[in-house]
This record gives sequence, C-alpha cells and structure tokens, in this order.
Amino acid sequence: MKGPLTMRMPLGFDLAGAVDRRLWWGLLWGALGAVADAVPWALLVALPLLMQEDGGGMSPVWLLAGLGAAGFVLGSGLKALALNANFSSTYTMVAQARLRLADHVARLPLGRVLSWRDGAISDLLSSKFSLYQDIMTHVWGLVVAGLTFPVLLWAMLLLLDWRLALVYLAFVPVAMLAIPWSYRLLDAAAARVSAERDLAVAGVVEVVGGARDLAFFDPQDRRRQAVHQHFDALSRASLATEVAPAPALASYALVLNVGVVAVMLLADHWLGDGSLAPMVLCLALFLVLRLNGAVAEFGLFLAELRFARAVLSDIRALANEPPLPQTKAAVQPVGGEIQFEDVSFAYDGQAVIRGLSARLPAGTVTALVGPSGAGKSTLAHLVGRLWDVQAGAIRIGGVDLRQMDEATLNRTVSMVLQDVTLFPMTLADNIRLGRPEASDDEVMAAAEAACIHQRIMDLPSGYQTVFDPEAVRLSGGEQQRVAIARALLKDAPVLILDEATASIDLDSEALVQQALSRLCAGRTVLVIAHRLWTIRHADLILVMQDGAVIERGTHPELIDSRGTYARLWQAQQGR
Ligand SMILES: Nc1ncnc2c1ncn2[C@@H]1O[C@H](COP(=O)(O)OP(=O)(O)OP(=O)(O)O)[C@@H](O)[C@H]1O
Repeated sequence: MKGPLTMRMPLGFDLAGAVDRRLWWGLLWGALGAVADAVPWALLVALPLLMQEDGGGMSPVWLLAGLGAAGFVLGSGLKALALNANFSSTYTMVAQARLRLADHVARLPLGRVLSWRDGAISDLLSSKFSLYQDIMTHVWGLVVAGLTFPVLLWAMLLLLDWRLALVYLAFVPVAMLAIPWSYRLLDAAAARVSAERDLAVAGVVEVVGGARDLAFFDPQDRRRQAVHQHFDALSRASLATEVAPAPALASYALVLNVGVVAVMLLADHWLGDGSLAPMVLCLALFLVLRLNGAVAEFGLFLAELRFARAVLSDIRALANEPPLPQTKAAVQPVGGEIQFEDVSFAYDGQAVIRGLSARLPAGTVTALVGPSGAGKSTLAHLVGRLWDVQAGAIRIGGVDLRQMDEATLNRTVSMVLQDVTLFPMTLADNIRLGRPEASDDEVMAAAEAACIHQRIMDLPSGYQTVFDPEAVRLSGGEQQRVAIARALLKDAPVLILDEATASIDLDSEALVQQALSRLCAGRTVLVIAHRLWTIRHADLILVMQDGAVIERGTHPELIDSRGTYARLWQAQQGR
C-alpha cells in the first residue's frame, strides 16, 4: 500500500487492492441459481396457456413437475458453485485487505502507532476484521442473488398484467428509502459501540498487564470495576445498535405490505370491470405475495450490510492515516555525525521541541538531561524517525533523515530503550533480530560482550530457549543485557539509549554499565540520562528545558558555570 487508501468502494473491496475474479463468477452463478429458482414460477404463469392447448402429449402438470424438479437440481448446483466462488474470493480479498492494512500500519510514524490505546490496533485487525469478513463472505453473495429472484418474479408479473406490476413497483423505491435511513440510525449507535469497545479492550489490557501493581495499590478493585462498567456500557450500546434501525426496517416492511394491499384492491376493481381474468388474478396474487417476500428478504440482506459499514468506517480511519513519507532516491550517510538544525516539533499543536540546534560529532557520547517533560525522549525519538520534524532538519552523516530509506535508517540507528521487548522466539533469534544472517558464534560473542552469555548458558536450553515471560524468568537487568547484545550485533554507527530508571540490583547494574560501555565504544551515542553520575564522562551534555537547550558543555564546564546542571548535580549528590 503506497499511500493512504483513499479510493473508496462502499463495501471496502478496494482495501484488498484488486478484486478477485472469482467474485464475478460467484455473482454470475448466484444470479443463474436465482433464475433456476424462478423456473417453477415461470411454469406456473405459463400453466393456463399450456392447459388451453390441445393435450395428446404429456399432461401440463407433469411437465411442470418435471421442469420444476430439473430447475431445482440445476439451481442447487449453481448455488453450490456460487457459494464456493463467493467464499473463496471474499475470504481471499478480506485476507489481502488485512495484510495490506498491517503493512500500512508498519509504515505509519511509529510514534503514532504507539499513541493508540493499548490493544486498539490488534482488536481492529483481528476481531473487527473478522466481523467484517463474516459479513462479506456470508451476506454479499446473498444480496446479489437475492436481487435477481425478485426481478424475475416482477418480470413475470409484468407479462401477466403490466398494471399490477407497475402498482407494486411504485411502492418499492418508497420502501427502499428506509435502507439509508436505517444506516443513519445505526451510524451514531455504531460509533458508541466502537468507542466503548476500545475502552473495554484497553481496560482489560491494562488490568491484566498491571495486575501486580493493582493488587497492591487498588485493593478496592476500582480499575476492575471501571472495566466492568465499560463492558456494561458496551453491551448496552450493542443492544442499542440492534434496536436503533428498527423503525426504519419496520417502515420498509409496512410500505411493501401496503403495496400488496394496493395491488389486491386494484385487482379486485379490474376484475369487476372485466379487464382482468379470474385465472390471471389468482396467478398474479400468488406472484405478488412471493415477490413481496423476496423483496422483504432482500432489504434485510441490505440492512445486514450496515454492520459491515460500521466496522468499515473504523478500518478506513486507520487506512487513511498518513504514512511517513518515503524517499525515492535514498542517499547514504557518511560517518555517524548527528546534526540538529533548528528542529521544532509539536504533538497535536502542542510545541515540545522549539528551534533546537546541536552538533554531535561522530563517535562521541552526548547526554540529554533535564526535568521530566523537557522533551528528551521526543528528541531521541525524532532521531529514530518515530516522527518527522515539523520544522528544521535532523541529519545523520550529512543526510536529512527524510532522504534516507527505511533500510538505511534501520542499518544506521539502534535504539535501546527502558522497556525492552523480547519476542516469543529463541534467545539466539532475539539477539540476531537486527542482523538475521549473524552466525551462532557472532550471537554468542555479542552476548558475551553484553555480559549475558553465562546467564543464557545456565538456562536448560541455552540459546535455544524460547522466550516466554511466564516460563523464562529473566530479570529487568538481564533482559536489558539481551537488548544490548542485540544492538551490539546489529552494529549501527548511531545509538539512542534511554538509561534505565527502574532500580535493578547492584550486581546487575554493574553488568549493564559494563555492557553499555562496550556498546557505546566507537559510536555516536545520544543517551537520555536520569542519574547524572552515569554520564559525567560524556563528551557533551545538553541540558533541556521546555523543548530547548538551555546549557551545553562537559560535566566540569557545567559544574563551573553553576547553572541548572550544577543544581541538579548537587541535588542528586545529596540523595
Ligand atoms: N505521544 C505523545 N502525544 C502527545 N504528547 C506527548 C506524547 N509524548 C510525549 N508527550 C508530551 O510531550 C512533552 C515532552 O515529553 P517527553 O517524553 O519528550 O519528555 P521527557 O523530557 O523525555 O520526560 P521524561 O524524563 O519524564 O521521560 C510532555 O509534555 C509529554 O506529555
């Protein structure tokens, strides 16, 4: 998916990128199946004519029964073909749409993805997409076949008596007005369901993920009760969604039934003035009643698609998120120098980085310090292009990040953040994540340099241990050292470090520091520092406040200048 998915099709087939040809075959078989269904009715209409003709041959009733049976067999076969083609095409297309959407999410600014409520994207790609898939696979084919059958019945009615056919037809568009009305009634209710569902899913993720903190700090279970309330609200909203379109659907049925009554009354009138034969009247009334049932059914299928519309609007909202612009002519950086040139950035109009400039020579360590909310993490994230700057530029090795392609940026920058993510694969594969082709020896060498080799070897399956936080108990410091090994192996020239604030035990901390100093050697490092003693040897310290650098220099220079840094240093010494 190259850009935002803006080309719209009402049922969202455009999201798949291309229409699977089997879809058209499915529609054709479905329509032909409906024609076969209409055969007995056509024979019924033809019965009076057949009966008028001189017999001698087969009885018309037998003929009708034989052709009717053949129509039934043929119709069943065609419907089976239609179902097969409809299912296989719609399943394929919905799966394609899901994959394209997942690719699209991967191209969004990472910062945007992380800002979604916990679980919202996975819920959309799994549960909501499944609902959409069910409707597409089960209802779509029925809608098309469901249209053919009443059209054929109406054509027969037209042949029998064009006046009755036109009278009934006049009521159909009026009834159809109720379908868009039902969609409008549903839209507001569906938006509420979607919002409540997102809150409930996020609540569950939060309560499960934070179970330990909640056990100690929320003895009255207030967070869990809040989740209960979201689920209550969700079930109320879901019920309201079912009920909301009821007035529209009832009106649809009412108008159609009034149409049938009108046909009956006029038929009676035309019978009275002799312009309608009694036999034709009987057949026409049969047809109108069956036709009315088929049109009512068709309306229900259409109404059923409303659920797809509701889910589709959420899917489209995600599909229309603008991805990070990708450059066509990628430029390769030379060296690892980082330059911030008058960089500004705001979240939703709220300025967080204001005209910041700095030069971080290749192979040096620069520390970012400052009070909480000063913009340190945001600046570090901008170097990793989790977002794009809104003014100014960030260059690495002389190249504006926006001129680097994804692969180059990935090769150039490593990030080791506080929250380490280890994936459910072997520890060896976790370490070689950034360089999948690395040999086992290289993986082990990186783990040794990161002071985690021995701990891994102590596990029963060693490097082949599949990481599972429940079964493989690695401490915070150990997980961090696995992440350091990962970064060592990837060997990118630029390293963004978010120094851990979580207290890890002293032994582990000493090992982490040792591993970090090996990782930092020879690279351009930007480290977000919380404990100043860890960065007192940094080549450059940038003191940030309100998105700007208010002091810069080495540790001795900043101490001598007796400014904010010196005060922060004093404060931390006192602890
Ligand atoms: N994804 C986001 N959406 C909106 N605002 C954000 C987002 N991330 C951070 N902010 C806001 O931007 C400001 C700077 O945050 P940032 O995390 O960069 O500061 P920081 O100096 O790293 O703070 P800390 O030391 O506490 O991590 C804060 O006011 C924060 O609330």
